[in-house]
Amino acid sequence: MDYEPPFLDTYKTLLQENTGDSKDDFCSMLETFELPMIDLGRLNLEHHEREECLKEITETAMEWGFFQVVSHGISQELLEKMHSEQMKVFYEPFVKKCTEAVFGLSSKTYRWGNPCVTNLRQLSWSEAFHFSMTDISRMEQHKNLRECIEAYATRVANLAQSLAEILGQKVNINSSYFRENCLLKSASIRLNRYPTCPLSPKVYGLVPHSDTSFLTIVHQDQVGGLELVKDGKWVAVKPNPQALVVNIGDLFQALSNDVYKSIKHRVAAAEKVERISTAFFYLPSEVAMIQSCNYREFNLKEYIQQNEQDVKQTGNKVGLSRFLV
Ligand SMILES: O=C(O)CCC(=O)C(=O)O
Ligand SMILES: [Fe+2]
Repeated sequence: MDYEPPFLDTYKTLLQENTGDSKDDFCSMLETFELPMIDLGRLNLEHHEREECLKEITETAMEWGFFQVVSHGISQELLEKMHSEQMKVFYEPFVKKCTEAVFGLSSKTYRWGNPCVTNLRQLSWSEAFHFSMTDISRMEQHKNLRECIEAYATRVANLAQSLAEILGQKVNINSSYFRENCLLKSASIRLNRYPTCPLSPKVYGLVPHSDTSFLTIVHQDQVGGLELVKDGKWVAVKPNPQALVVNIGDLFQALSNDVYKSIKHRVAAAEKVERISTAFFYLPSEVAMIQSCNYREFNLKEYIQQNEQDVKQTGNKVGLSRFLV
């Protein structure tokens, strides 16, 4: 298994120090929910059906910050192809994944575990490739992966735009805002792999976080592990590989003046079977302004810089509260 990152060796001391330390709200034994499911096929039906669907989208986004969709326009074949291309790249030898030469891109593209953790709660038992769509267009190797990501991202971006326009309309954001500011090249995509973890209830697959995006669209396999905060409590999401999971990100929370909320979520470490997911981040250009009453005007570039600085200084992303007026 030369593809597996050396989690046990690297985090040995941390793991030994924390043995038997089972935290109260840690990942095991949560209530499992089926996320509200929205059939987007109804958007193409006659007036009444369409109106009902629009209402469901906005109301569910307001109540949950998360929902799942079917009839989303991305074929099962493409979803499966994406999954298999993703496996191929994760099954490359670990040393190869770690070197820049894999994609000829920045060394930041590949992440595994966390570079600086002082306790188990900060550790993500997962590996990921994070590409901006601009990176993808410069990727010279891995032609199949590149073509697959481009086909997938193009379709998911269209879906994200339609959803953003629907959600935006409810909060008086003109649909031209998204069309002008969220071009495909501003988006990014993260391929996630959660290797099996012998200490699964004590370690996260992905630590709790909110997404920076306007919207995030995730495809997950059948394994499960995604968890989110609902009414102040962590709940587990029942996986549905036919559906795509949509969630509101920080930027939409700001743009909508907190009508839609960017909900904290995390992934439980995989206990017996590895898990794969693909996250598409619908983002504006770095300089597009986010204007609202509750937050001072800012753009993505400032937001990322502030978050990076906060993570360095405090260990955590402080997020939107930094920008409250
Ligand atoms: O793997 C998942 O289901 C979620 C991934 C996620 O939250 C992310 O990549 O930001
Ligand atoms: Fe996320």
